[in-house]
Amino acid sequence: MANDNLDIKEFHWLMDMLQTIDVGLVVLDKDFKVQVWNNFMENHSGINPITVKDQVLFDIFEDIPKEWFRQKAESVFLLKNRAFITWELRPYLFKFKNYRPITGTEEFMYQNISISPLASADGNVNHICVIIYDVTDIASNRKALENANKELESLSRTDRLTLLNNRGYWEECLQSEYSRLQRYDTTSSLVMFDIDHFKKVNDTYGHQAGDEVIRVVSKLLRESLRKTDIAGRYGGEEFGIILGHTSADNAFTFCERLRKAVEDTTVVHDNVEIKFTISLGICEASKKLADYKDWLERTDQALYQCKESGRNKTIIYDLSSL
Ligand SMILES: Nc1nc2c(ncn2[C@@H]2O[C@H](COP(=O)(O)OP(=O)(O)OP(=O)(O)O)[C@@H](O)[C@H]2O)c(=O)[nH]1
Repeated sequence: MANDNLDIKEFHWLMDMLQTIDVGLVVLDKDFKVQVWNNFMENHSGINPITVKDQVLFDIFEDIPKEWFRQKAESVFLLKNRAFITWELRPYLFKFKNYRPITGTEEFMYQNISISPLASADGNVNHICVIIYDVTDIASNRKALENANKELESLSRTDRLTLLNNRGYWEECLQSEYSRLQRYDTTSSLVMFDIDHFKKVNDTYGHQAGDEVIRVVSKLLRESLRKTDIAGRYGGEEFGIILGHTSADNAFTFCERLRKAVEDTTVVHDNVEIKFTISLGICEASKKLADYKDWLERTDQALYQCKESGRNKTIIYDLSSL
């Protein structure tokens, strides 16, 4: 008798603990009808255990993807093994609002879920226990870290002054574009351009004014790019642009538009008006080129021809000479 009392008392303790534990506990039968719904579930869903008892889970929570959850649960019933669903796979099972003070920026509670078989005395599994862990803090920290890493990666590829790709990354892109062109029957054009007499800008107006000119040219360049174009700062005042799927003639139109936009621009620095121009060289990709460096070299030669013949112009490299 004394032992029986102890058993009943311990059973109540157990029930108390399950009710107040800081994880969600839900017991479902084979028809997905709710049998147990602890305090955690009541507090976060706003639905009390009496209302939910014997209701089919999917009727109360229409957001739960029925077939997907059914499949997961069926395997637990059948194989009598536990199943896990991490927040990375599916952010949540129950769409609960997030009230955590530290991770208040997250709208919903991220959840890890485990589904365990509950065997009856006869050994059959007619019920499953779904445990819901609130992992919003972990998910939020992980997401913040991932965002920081992405930011760092982008910073390591970006030139600070111009916000264009830096030389290292841009050259990598050029190399991949060149390899891509070897495999596919398509063409691309490479453009190299630089600011004319830039040394004079620096010498006359100062380095700060020179920087401002570089910034303005880069902005004009960024504004004229398509999504598939890849521009980079190659050197001090030299820039490179990979124009994917573009013939030399079309690249010429692009270059002339940019050249005129620069020509029409005035930079005002310390109340002084500064005018400047750019020269642009183009080389269309060709099987005659040895490698990506050769492509770069030929484009640079076209740019050099501009410099030789008066600047403020665009010249296409003559591939027929190869
Ligand atoms: N302000 C500023 N100047 C730079 C930067 N990088 C390189 N320069 C300067 O750019 C100038 C480039 O001069 P040059 O290579 O002689 O070319 P240029 O004067 O433009 O002459 P052409 O290209 O022949 O028209 C040098 O004076 C460099 O010091 C930079 O980031 N900011």
